[in-house]
Amino acid sequence: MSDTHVATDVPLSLVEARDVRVSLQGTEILHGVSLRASAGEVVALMGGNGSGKSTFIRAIVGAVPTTAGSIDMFGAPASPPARARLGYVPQRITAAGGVSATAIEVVTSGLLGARERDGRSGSRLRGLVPPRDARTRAREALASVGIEDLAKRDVSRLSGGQQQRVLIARALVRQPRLLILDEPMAGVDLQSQVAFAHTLGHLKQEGVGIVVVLHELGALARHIDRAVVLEHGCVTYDGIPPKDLGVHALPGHEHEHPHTDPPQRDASSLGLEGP
Ligand SMILES: Nc1ncnc2c1ncn2[C@@H]1O[C@H](COP(=O)(O)OP(=O)(O)OP(=O)(O)O)[C@@H](O)[C@H]1O
Repeated sequence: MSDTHVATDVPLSLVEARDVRVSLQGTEILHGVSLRASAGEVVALMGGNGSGKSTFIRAIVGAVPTTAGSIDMFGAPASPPARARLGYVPQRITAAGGVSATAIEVVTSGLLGARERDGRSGSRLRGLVPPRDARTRAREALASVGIEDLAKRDVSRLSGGQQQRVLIARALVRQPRLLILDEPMAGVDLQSQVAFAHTLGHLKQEGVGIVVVLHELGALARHIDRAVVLEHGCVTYDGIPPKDLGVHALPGHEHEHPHTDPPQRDASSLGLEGP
C-alpha cells in the first residue's frame, strides 16, 4: 500500500469490521466476517455469486443490521454521522432512477446536505456547500472519472459504463476519505474500467481508503493492495492478490462460479492502458 500520506507507522484504519454476522429472513448469511481498510489502501472484496459480498457491504454502510460483531469507522463505532461521510456506490442502480436529469445534476445531488470540511480530516465542519462551489466540485468529480464532457447530457441516454461513472462521481463529490463500491465494473465497458483504474490510483495516492467488490481484478489489478475472499458467508482468504488473476485463481475459491459477464479483453491489447 501507499504510505505517502500516512503519518505514523500504524496506518489509520478507516473501516474495521470484526466477526460480523448478518441474518436475513431467519437465515444467517454472514458467519463472522472481518475486513479492514486503511488510509491509502485498496481492498478488493471477492467471491462467487451469493457468497455474501453485497450483504457485507450493506452491513458496513448500515443498510442491513448485524446480529454480532462490530464495525468501526474512522476509529470509532460506526454511526449515522460517520456513515454519512463515506462515499458509497451501490450495486447496479441506474444513475437516473427513471427521472430525467443531467450528469452534473446527478453528481451535484451527492452534495445535498453535505457540509464543507477542512481538508480530508473531516473533523471540522463548516457551512453547507454553496451552490456555485457545488457546481465546481461536481465538474471536478466528473473530470476525475473522465466524463466532464458529458456534464450536460441526460443520464438516461448514457451507456451503462458512463452511468456508472456518473454514480462514482456522485460518491466522490463529497471528497470522502473512505469509498465503498459494490461491483463498479459490472456491465462497464473497458474504456470506463481503465478510466476508473486511473481514478482509483489517484484517490489511493491522496490517502483515500477503498473497499471494492469485484469478480475479477481486471483493469484494477495494479491498484489492489489486498483481496478478501468470501465463500458461503465466511472469509476464505485475506492477503495479497495474485496480480491480473480473477477470483478463480485465489486460494480458497473452490466451487464453480457461474460468472455471466462477457469476457473482458486485456486493456493493453486494445491500447487503452492507463497512465
Ligand atoms: N433480503 C434477503 N433475504 C434473504 N436472503 C437474502 C437477501 N438478500 C440476499 N440474500 C441471500 O444472501 C446470500 C448472499 O447474497 P449477496 O447478494 O450478499 O451475495 P453476493 O456475493 O453479493 O452475490 P453476487 O456476486 O451475485 O452479487 C445469497 O444466498 C442470497 O440469496
